[in-house]
Amino acid sequence: MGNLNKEIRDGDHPDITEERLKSTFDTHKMAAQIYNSQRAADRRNEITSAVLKIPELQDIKPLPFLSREEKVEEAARKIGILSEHLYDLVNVNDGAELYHLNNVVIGGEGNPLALHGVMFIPVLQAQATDEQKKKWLYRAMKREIIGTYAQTEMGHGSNLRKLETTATYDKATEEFVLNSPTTTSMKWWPGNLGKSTNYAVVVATLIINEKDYGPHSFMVQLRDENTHKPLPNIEVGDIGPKMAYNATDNGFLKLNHLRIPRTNMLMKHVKVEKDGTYIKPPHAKMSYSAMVHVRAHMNNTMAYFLASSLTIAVRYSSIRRQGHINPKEPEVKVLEYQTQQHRLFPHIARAYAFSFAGAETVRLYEKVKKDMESGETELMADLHALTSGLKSVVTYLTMQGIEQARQSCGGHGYSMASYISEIYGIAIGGCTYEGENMVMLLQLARYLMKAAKAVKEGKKVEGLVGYLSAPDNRHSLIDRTPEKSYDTYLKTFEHIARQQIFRAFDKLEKMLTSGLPHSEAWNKCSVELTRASRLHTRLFIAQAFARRVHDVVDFHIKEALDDLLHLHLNYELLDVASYALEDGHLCGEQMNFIRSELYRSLGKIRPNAVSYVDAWELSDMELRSVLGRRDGHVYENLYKWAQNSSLNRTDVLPVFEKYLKPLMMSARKNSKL
Ligand SMILES: CCCCCCCCCCCCCCCC(=O)SCCNC(=O)CCNC(=O)[C@H](O)C(C)(C)COP(=O)(O)OP(=O)(O)OC[C@H]1O[C@@H](n2cnc3c(N)ncnc32)[C@H](O)[C@@H]1OP(=O)(O)O
Ligand SMILES: Cc1cc2nc3c(=O)[nH]c(=O)nc-3n(C[C@H](O)[C@H](O)[C@H](O)COP(=O)(O)OP(=O)(O)OC[C@H]3O[C@@H](n4cnc5c(N)ncnc54)[C@H](O)[C@@H]3O)c2cc1C
Repeated sequence: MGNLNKEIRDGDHPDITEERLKSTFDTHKMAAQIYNSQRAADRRNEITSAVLKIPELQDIKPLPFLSREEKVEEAARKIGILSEHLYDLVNVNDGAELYHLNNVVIGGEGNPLALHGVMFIPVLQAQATDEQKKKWLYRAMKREIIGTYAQTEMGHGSNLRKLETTATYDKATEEFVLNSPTTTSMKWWPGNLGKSTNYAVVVATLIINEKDYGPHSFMVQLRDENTHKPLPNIEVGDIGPKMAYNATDNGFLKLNHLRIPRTNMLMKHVKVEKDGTYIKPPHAKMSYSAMVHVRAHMNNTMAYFLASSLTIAVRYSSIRRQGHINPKEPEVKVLEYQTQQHRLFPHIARAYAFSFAGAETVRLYEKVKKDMESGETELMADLHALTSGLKSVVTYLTMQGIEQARQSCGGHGYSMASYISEIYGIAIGGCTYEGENMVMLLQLARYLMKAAKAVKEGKKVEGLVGYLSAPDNRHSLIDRTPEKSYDTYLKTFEHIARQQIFRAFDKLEKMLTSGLPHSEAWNKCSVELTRASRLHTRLFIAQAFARRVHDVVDFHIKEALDDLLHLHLNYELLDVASYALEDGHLCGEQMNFIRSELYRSLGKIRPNAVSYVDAWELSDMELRSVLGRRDGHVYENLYKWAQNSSLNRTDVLPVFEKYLKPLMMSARKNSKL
């Protein structure tokens, strides 16, 4: 049968092996929960093993030692080699396999095809006519052309309806004239636009006969397919270094009265006829599909980033010994400290929770995508609400968790040898891209306010907001019933979300009744509204976690997930408990119970801590972290890693002769005077 933890190998650091031997569950079976099937978990490992056998796909040196130019070149080099091996390594129609391959070979800092796969192809799939697909999509899938999604401008990202780039229809020539009239109208940020891509789907404000029809998508060729030189009337370049994600050439684009054929507007759902007649899409926001696509997948990406940092932090905490709990005994692993456990374990639970919530979201997304093919749009609002809330809450909590992981590694966490700072930099981009978090919380709030209104009018609401119509207990039943089901917790989360949604609703209504215009009242209520959105979303995450645990059949896996869920519910509830204390739904005694359950949970999780992170099955190659090494041999490798520093190439740097020596000489001379 072998060890339950599948990461055990001879020669590993004994402290980490000791942890793995304590596992109560099979880590590979747990991976099947995380990646949604045993087959998917197997495939990840197969892909990793195959990649390890191809020497050209290994990092030339640790990525933190590369300059920006070297990072861009290294990612492109690997993309080139990957293209040769792609069909042997993965099923190219399986997004999860492609994503894993990317993480192992290239990592999260980006590559020339990042936006091509994440947005360019999806936008063509969703919005191009069959004829347009023949022209661009199939070439894009074969990588004959490389594209991106160019929407955000220097002056506008959140407010799409005010994009300044115009696409004015010229009936006489049956062309659109694309123009960036101001500095602020330049496209600014699109990934890979700077240097890599030769095509882009450009989002511009459609103007026909001087009438503004709002944002629409247009296919634009940016560069010559052979020379890669920008085409006439196009200025394009890189926007410079960023906090992280620097292997990606986020770019700018200025279009100077560029003419493109009418048929370059993506017209699957919306049309502009030759004579300029505009034919509306079945749903006004169908053209936003590429954004919804990314938002729907971001939960899993964030879960992955969070799990990566926690794998590093928990493994390191199991070999790092410092201080004593019992002064008579040797120094303890820092993982023994309750503060360290409290710092890390709730985030492990969140990583699992985000992955389970992510799986449900992707299922809904796939359904809506299929519906849209046939013009059916009924569930689009639900999906938009769900993805808007999740994208915001999950990215924000991921940011918190990664930073805790970094701090939990002490000084070495701050070194790029931990790689946590890079993961952090990449992950927090998610708080901004695909819709700034506050803006997206306010989108969900619109949906919640509509539901609240319906309930107030005596109507029954269903689905994601069904709990607003359901009966509520005045007092939480936590610690008040003999039965220990999670329902009492979930009901308390429901109560908290419901109260806040109606609190925001009542405040808004009061202001509207007092005569304030809707937009002003909305702004004055917006902090309350975002709170409602967060609580609603955190309820959904907890529910998704509970649903998954409920469905698991394997006893040991269920038990281990149950422990994590218990920790999650108690930790999350403490985090938002003030809302329930305010109206007496929870009392001080129940708070004590929740706190003691939380501490009990930490103790229960402790023996499996390393196994919970090992179950993500993140290889050393993809983690790129000295602290997170599978074998636990951190210290000797930290020393080896530092040898890569270019500052160590000589004992004496030229700066000594140039600046430091004169400085010290002159100081010595002065002190002799
Ligand atoms: C395998 C893949 C892995 C992927 C994972 C990897 C990630 C790792 C790489 C990442 C790489 C970085 C990639 C970044 C790429 C960018 O960042 S691309 C640029 C993204 N930009 C944004 O997200 C902009 C955010 N802004 C917006 O989306 C829109 O302006 C807003 C905020 C939704 C507002 O739109 P609007 O047209 O002004 O609409 P608004 O008047 O607010 O609302 C009207 C109605 O439309 C509804 N509505 C709005 N949007 C929608 C919608 N989409 N659907 C349905 N209804 C909608 C509203 O709910 C509202 O409904 P009612 O309340 O009236 O019933
Ligand atoms: C790493 C990265 C990659 C990106 N990749 C791409 C890409 O490939 N293609 C692309 O087109 N774009 C891309 N972007 C751009 C990104 O989508 C936008 O930056 C994002 O949508 C936020 O818009 P903004 O910059 O206009 O923020 P702003 O809207 O200017 O935000 C500034 C502040 O204003 C607040 N605010 C704005 N509007 C409101 C409102 N209505 N109510 C309340 N508060 C408000 C925000 O909450 C925020 O606090 C990328 C960005 C990053 C960081």
